[in-house]
Amino acid sequence: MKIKSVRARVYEWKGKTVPPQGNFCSNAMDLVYSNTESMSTFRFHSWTVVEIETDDGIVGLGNVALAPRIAKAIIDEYLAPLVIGQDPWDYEYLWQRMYRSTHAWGRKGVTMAAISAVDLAIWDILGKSVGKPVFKLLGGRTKEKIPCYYSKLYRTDLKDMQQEAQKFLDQGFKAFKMRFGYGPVHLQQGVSENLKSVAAVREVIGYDTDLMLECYMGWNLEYAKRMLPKLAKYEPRWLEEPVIADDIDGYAELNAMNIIPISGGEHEFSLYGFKQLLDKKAVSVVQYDTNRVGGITAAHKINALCEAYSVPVIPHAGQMHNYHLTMSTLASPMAEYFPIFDVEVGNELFWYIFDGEPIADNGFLQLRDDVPGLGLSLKTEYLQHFHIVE
Ligand SMILES: O=C(O)[C@H](O)[C@H](O)[C@@H](O)CO
Ligand SMILES: [Mg+2]
Repeated sequence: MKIKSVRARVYEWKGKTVPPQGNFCSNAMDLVYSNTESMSTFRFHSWTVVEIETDDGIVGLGNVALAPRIAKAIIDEYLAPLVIGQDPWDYEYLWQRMYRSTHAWGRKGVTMAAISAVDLAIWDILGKSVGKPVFKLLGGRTKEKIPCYYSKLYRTDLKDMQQEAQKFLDQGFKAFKMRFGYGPVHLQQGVSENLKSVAAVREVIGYDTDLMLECYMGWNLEYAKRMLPKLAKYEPRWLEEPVIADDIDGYAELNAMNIIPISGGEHEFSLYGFKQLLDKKAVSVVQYDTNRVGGITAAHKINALCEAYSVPVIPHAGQMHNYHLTMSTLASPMAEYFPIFDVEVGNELFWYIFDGEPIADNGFLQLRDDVPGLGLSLKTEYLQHFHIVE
């Protein structure tokens, strides 16, 4: 079997979008002076879809959500020529070809995300060519079903947040992630607002459920150090990305305080990036995203590393490319789950592009044994709402 063609297209959402509300999530731009664009750094309204076809007619699907037009250009210009004519079973060789030939300017960020998309499509081909789901090629089923946590609860009116939490508690979710709206620039009033929001959500979900707290890199070390003791009484399972992804020593310092486990990794890349996080004990929960970190070839290795370091992997974003990794390793106890909503932040856009994504049932997800590959296909229902860049 040989790879015949690689097609990368960008799906740009042009349909109705829910406008961002107030301080719906702290983020790295909050700290920048005279910033009016904070929320725009936070919306992911287009997606790159990669289709790789083999000479025997199998089509593998991959995707990447970071800087989609740039990712497409990298795939078209640099990656496609490296894999065309090659045997997809030589996936490690192909991965190294892509990684090493772009090394001078790639390594992390959008290049690694582009490599991830090609690698995902290759693994989809492998599964389809032997009639097995990808998780069966990685270690198989380690769980009857995958526990997942509800991930939304952006900072809005507290009553609305409580209603949202109640609705999904009633649907059987046993774990929730909420977002902070405020950070250092909002001074003491922001501290109170942040604490009030956690108290409001805990009031609804009680203490027999997990609660995760997301900062999305919108805090700094000093602020995070002040917040940790104040948040402890709400018993969060973790505090996510309190500082920017490059401040690994900051993560390590916060994690060493041992007040709340610190999580991170959705903005980290490659096996080497995660080795560094683990060596420094910077995170207590690893959150790579397979469509950023280097695809399944890289994520599978990171799972092994995390197993050896006894640090759980709970990938960023859920979605099929991550669920196969979670299913196939004991290092990963749970998945994130972006619920189906109108298009807002963009976390939900996946539902509008792909069919096959499992829907949570009573707080669990199931992967089928009889669906080969990653189990996704392209949806046609919403096509008229997308501008497609060929
Ligand atoms: O962990 C997450 O789910 C991410 O940080 C989200 O993609 C981001 O949108 C923050 O809500
Ligand atoms: Mg996050």
